[in-house]
Amino acid sequence: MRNVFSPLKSYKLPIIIAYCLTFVELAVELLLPFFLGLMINNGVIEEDINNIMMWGSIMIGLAFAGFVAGIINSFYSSHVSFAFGYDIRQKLFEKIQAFSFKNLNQYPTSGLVTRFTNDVRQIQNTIFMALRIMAKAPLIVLGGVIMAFVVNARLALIFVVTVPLLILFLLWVLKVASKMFDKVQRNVDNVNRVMQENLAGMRLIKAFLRRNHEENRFTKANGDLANITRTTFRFVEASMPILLFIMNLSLIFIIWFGNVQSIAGETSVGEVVTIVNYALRVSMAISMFTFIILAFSRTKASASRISEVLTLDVDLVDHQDADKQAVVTKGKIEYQNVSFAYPGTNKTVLKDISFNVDAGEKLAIIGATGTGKTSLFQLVPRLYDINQGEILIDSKPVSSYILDQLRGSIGYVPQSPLLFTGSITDNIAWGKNGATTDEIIQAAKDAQIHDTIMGLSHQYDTKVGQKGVNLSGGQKQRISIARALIRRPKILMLDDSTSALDLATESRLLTAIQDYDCTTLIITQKISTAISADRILLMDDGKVLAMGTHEELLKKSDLYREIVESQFGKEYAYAR
Ligand SMILES: Nc1ncnc2c1ncn2[C@@H]1O[C@H](COP(=O)(O)OP(=O)(O)OP(=O)(O)O)[C@@H](O)[C@H]1O
Repeated sequence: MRNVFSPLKSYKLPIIIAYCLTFVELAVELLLPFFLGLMINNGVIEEDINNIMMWGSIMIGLAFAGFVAGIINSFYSSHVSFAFGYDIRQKLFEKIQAFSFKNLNQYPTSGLVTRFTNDVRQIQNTIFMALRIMAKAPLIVLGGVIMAFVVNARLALIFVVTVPLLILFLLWVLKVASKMFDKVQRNVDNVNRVMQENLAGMRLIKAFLRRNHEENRFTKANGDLANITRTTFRFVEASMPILLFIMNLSLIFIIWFGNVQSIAGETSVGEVVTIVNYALRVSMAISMFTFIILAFSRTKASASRISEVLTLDVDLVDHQDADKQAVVTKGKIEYQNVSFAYPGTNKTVLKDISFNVDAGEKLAIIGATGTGKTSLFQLVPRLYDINQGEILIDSKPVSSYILDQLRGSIGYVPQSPLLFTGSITDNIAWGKNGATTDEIIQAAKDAQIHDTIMGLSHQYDTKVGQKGVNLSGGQKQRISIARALIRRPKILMLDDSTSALDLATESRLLTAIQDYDCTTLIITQKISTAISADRILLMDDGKVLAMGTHEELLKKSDLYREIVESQFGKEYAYAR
């Protein structure tokens, strides 16, 4: 778990200052009861006003020093804990950015969000407490017991019984509670997951009238969380009266036995008051320490969840033999006997696929749903690595390129367009660092979305995403295409990205793309789109069934003819 706490290395000085100040507070805690005893014995009982004034002034000075040390300690402790929170969130974010899809599949999104929020906050709080009281509490226990023995060893014997008793009891509480807190955390994850799915699928839920079903799902997750949280806190709370009982019993014993000693002339009132004071402080320190350890056990769970992410091996990285100078210049693509199964599954979704796409060629990929078209796409930018065969770009294996170089030369438009919170300009410019206004407008024009944007009240500054205008599916698709075009990619990949466009708009868009010097792969369900490509690849059940021009496929593939018939009618298919 060292990697989780490694950001603390940058804050050595504030940590040392905070710790040094806790020793000032510790000294104050231990000396105050001692001086109180001296003031009672030498001042109050002796009726010596000078002694009272002297010890009183020393005690006020000490209390003030403790107060100042406490404030400065709080300042540094909070500085370190908040700075740590910032650093660890950055570290987590950078790591997750590097994750492959296989890595991402290992965690539900809600689990990752919980790590960023609850888990980081938990560690932050514990660091603050650790710097404030962690070092102080055990030393108060130790110092308090020693001082009590110095003042009156016989009275102090009570500590030999109560301190181990309290510690044993609290260790047991700790053991049980930490398991319960683990369960609480898992249930928090669950509530977050249900909530996220619900928000993401709100339209679907309304359309399918599944509100009650979703409410029941949330009620169950929420109820489970409430139950386990209630049980856990009840358990922890129930331990407190037992703690107080042991503490009070020891106080009663000290006062009773002190009274017996005092009557026998073996001790003074000042000594009894001092020992009572130490007993109170020691008990308080033990309960404070337990509270911290409880927080620690929750923190341990949080830290190990964060550590799990930080130490996860990213399985899709630059190949060790990758050529740093290799650049995609033409965009020629070759699939050679490629087979692929998604990581963690044993179902081969692409089976011995071989085909070539020439540089600058436009290839349409068509096939029934679930036949592996998207899977075929995702292998080009190495979103996944293949199991068998080779994919070459400009005659070099994809693994021989540095990932940034490979992906930087590809414009990928996924099946479901995703817009980020921000303006339309931000969303298009997202595709290229430092994109100019002219480039943004040109990309929008080529993607056939410029006129629509100009019709919006704030034009290119119109906000989209969560709090912005809600664009239609086709408008979102075209903004996603503009985002890919602005990169001027060598390979453009459109995954059914024109499905929501009318025929005229789609045709203008495909014509505009011709001016881009790139190889284009288009997954489509529409024969009208496929016809506009140079060649068509027909997929079925993870295999290439046929490849050729529209005319060639009509002649050689029954399945292709069936698809054409289903969209254009029998007469069209046979008239060719
Ligand atoms: N992330 C994944 N993990 C495991 N299996 C997957 C994953 N994504 C897709 N598959 C499986 O791979 C097969 C091919 O899916 P793919 O998305 O490539 O098909 P498709 O032809 O693009 O379908 P559609 O036209 O519906 O988008 C399917 O059987 C699907 O269940």
